[in-house]
Amino acid sequence: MELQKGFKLLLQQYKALFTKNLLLAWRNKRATFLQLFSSIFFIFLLFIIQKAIEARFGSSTAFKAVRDPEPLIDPPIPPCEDKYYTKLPCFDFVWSGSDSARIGSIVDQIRANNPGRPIPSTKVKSFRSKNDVDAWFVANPMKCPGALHFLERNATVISYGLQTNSTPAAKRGDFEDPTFKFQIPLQIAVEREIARSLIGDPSFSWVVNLKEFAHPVVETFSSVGTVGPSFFLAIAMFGFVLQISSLIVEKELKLRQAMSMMGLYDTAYWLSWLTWEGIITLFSSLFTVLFGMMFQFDFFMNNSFEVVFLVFFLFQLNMIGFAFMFSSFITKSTSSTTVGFSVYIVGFLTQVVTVFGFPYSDSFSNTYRTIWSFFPPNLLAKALQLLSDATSTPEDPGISWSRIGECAPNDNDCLINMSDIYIWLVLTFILWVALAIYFDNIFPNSSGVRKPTFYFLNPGYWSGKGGDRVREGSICSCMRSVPTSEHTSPDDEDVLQEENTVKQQHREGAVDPNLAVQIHGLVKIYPGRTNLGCFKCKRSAPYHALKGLWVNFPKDQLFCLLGPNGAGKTTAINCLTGITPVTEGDALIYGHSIRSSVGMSNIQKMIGVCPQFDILWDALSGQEHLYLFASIKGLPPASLKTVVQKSLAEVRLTEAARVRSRSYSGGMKRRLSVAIALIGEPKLVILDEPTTGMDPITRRHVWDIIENAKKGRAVILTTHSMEEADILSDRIGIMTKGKLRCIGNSIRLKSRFGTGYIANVSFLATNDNVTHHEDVKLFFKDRLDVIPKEENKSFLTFVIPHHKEGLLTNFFEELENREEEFGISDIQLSLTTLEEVFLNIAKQAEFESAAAEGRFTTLTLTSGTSLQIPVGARYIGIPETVSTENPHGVMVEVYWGQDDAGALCISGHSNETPIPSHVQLPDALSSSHTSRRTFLGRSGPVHGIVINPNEIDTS
Ligand SMILES: Nc1ncnc2c1ncn2[C@@H]1O[C@H](COP(=O)(O)OP(=O)(O)OP(=O)(O)O)[C@@H](O)[C@H]1O
Repeated sequence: MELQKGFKLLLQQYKALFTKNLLLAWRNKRATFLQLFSSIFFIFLLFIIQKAIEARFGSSTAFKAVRDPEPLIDPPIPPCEDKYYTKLPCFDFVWSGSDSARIGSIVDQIRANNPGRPIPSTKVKSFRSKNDVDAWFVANPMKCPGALHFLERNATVISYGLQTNSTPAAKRGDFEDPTFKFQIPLQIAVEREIARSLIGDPSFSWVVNLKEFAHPVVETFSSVGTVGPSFFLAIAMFGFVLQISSLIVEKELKLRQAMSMMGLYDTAYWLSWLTWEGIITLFSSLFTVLFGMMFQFDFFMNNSFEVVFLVFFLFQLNMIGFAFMFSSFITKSTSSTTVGFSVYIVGFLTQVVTVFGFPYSDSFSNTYRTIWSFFPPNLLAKALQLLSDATSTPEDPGISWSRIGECAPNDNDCLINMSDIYIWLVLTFILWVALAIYFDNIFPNSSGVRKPTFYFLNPGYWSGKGGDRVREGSICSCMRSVPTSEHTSPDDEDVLQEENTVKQQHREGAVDPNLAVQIHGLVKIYPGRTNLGCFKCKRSAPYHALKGLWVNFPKDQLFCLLGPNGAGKTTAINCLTGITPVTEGDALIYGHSIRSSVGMSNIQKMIGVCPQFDILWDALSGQEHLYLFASIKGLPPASLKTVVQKSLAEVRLTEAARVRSRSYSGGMKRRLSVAIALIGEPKLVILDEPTTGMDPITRRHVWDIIENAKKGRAVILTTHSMEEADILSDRIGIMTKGKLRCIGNSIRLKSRFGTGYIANVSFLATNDNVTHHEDVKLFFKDRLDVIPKEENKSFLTFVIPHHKEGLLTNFFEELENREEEFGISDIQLSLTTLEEVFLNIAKQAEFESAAAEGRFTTLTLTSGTSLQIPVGARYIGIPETVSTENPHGVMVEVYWGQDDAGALCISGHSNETPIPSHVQLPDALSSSHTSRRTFLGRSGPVHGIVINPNEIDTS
């Protein structure tokens, strides 16, 4: 099938990813709903705040248009209790100048002639001087609204002064203006009574009417301009947090890596998220403006629709770009809420500062303004301030599209206008997206792999012709050279032969057309992790996961890679699929090198990978997964439906095709992963433990699928099921500790590394309870020197070692002849199992590594004596045991097993036996002096004497 390439493939991947984003958003309805409609909640809150503030200043005319002002006719001095926030008992007014009798009578007249309410003398307090009044005010705050100070200069001149608290106050929706309420009535009263006293006419008419100007609304409170920035920032934070968490989840669950392995273009990935978020942001901003208009805010009604809409759209889009950039710094999706909250708090504080005028005024330098404008919430705060200033009174026309480049009439500094804000928002959005892509490349991905810091300076990156080799470790890891690899010649003849064949082909540059994969000395060393702590750079030791693999995988064959946990199987696979960079060596997959980026992009088109752990979106169904991966792979659109249906049928998921993978059982998920690996007819299929967690019926079914998949392609399989390896593989390689230990087909491995043959002898059922078990046992003991490994009433099982192979033909001929005599119904002879081969190889590797590392353990003898012996040593001579009967001393044979982690441990030891006389004892035994001293003195651990097993076995 011809796969799509170039721009067509990019477009196809983009469409598939866009559909995936749409489906994920549709399935996560609650989050999408919040992203789209959270604005109604916040705008409703703004509406309530606006109404509350308007109600609070409801009695002030400053907040209302007054066209025909009401006159205030001869206002009386009000009782002090009417003053807001008064402490009782209180005084209507206090006065100074009590030394003068004339002043005293003027004050009496003021009290008596107060319009509508004569003031009792108890509500007025007199003092001699101004200073006395001030002292009283200090000692008695909030006890009086005003003070009068009189001075009788001569018979015709009386001066007076007036003191009031001029702070306007509001209480329970009423507004108190002290000038009109206290100052002017007091002033009118005092002037009236002074005039009457001077002209000597107590009934002289003195009426003053007051009237404020007719005016429009002179003061307004805009909830949008003041608290709006933090509310609209909160709306944008929904998108911000959701976007960060979507990107991180795809990284964390290695979904992005799985898509990259299938040949995903990064451009398609970023574009799909950008356009999807762009659409969501567009609708969210549109709803914000519509809801604002619905609540009849002047801000939304008087400014042009397109001007306001563009502010919200560009700001929210900018925050999405900001989220893209932040996602590169975060590795856990659970941190996205914390990051969102932190950004919100910082944004809230900087917005408050912006609303108070920093730094968009002449008193601050341009540098401050430039730095400040990089943080999107600040631009939003400034934009909202400009727009709300432009609609501060209902008469203001607001900002129209044609005036976005102009400054507001009262903006004397005019340092930033709406069009500047739009430009800032667009440019910083581009910057965030560019930085997001850059950081995404240079920070380690989920496999710890990254590009070099200046990868974009390499022309190969732009031309797509290689050169951008990836690196490992964090960007600021302490520099240390990678240790050299430790490659030793293999001990096994088959592995050596394979290695020599591959090396020769490599030397000759021969490309065998029958080979799918040629691995040339693959070495992988994981660099140690770097931790910065306490002014020190701590680095864990590097780990040699692969120590030089040389192996060929022919076409049309299934190669099974076996090995205990941590052997390096997944590492080998990750190197082949490009997930992990190789340290040394190379591999050619159908002639393409995994070390070149061009080679890797070709390889990705021809491989299918079933990773060790299922990499699936919980919210997508099996069918959707297959559509997505088939599109990423580049299958022609016309064939997608048929291929997907066929794949689903192959893995028996047709009925569950539309069910979300969240509801799949473990086995169903594995089957879906296998189907994804096989989609698009890849030439090399890599299956990392594909049948883990499957029941025996499903496993057998998957075996059938794998068996069919072998035709026409190479398959690399890793598994811990020996049965699976035995049934499916054409060749098996067993790895331990990063090295290939043996290679060959199942029969060869069993015959070379198994303990020998297994003979199963079944007996006829008898009525007389006479069995011939003992006769048969005797026969086996006599001829082959073996005893049964297992036995019961109806059969006996013997393990016959390899070295008895020469005796077997005659032995079984004779046994068959005597079948009737022994009551035998059936004799079966088979090789030992692959599991046994595996265990032997794993144990051998443990012996080797223990010897290489020089590890010691304690052997406690039956006598209670403890000896330090090297791990893996078989025969141990016991110090201090030389006697006349045992002139060479005594020894024990140590039996080794493996613990749960596979490490060697002592499982027992033989009885003490004399050391044969021909055994060359090491110097240690002859220097019994040293041993004796330590042994008797118990001053340190006593070391057993290691005896060469060859000397014992040949005896
Ligand atoms: N990113 C890494 N950094 C450091 N060490 C690693 C890393 N990945 C794997 N290793 C180590 O490399 C060794 C080989 O791991 P690998 O996953 O290849 O083993 P495996 O044979 O696939 O094991 P299993 O059967 O358990 O899957 C292990 O000891 C592992 O701890």
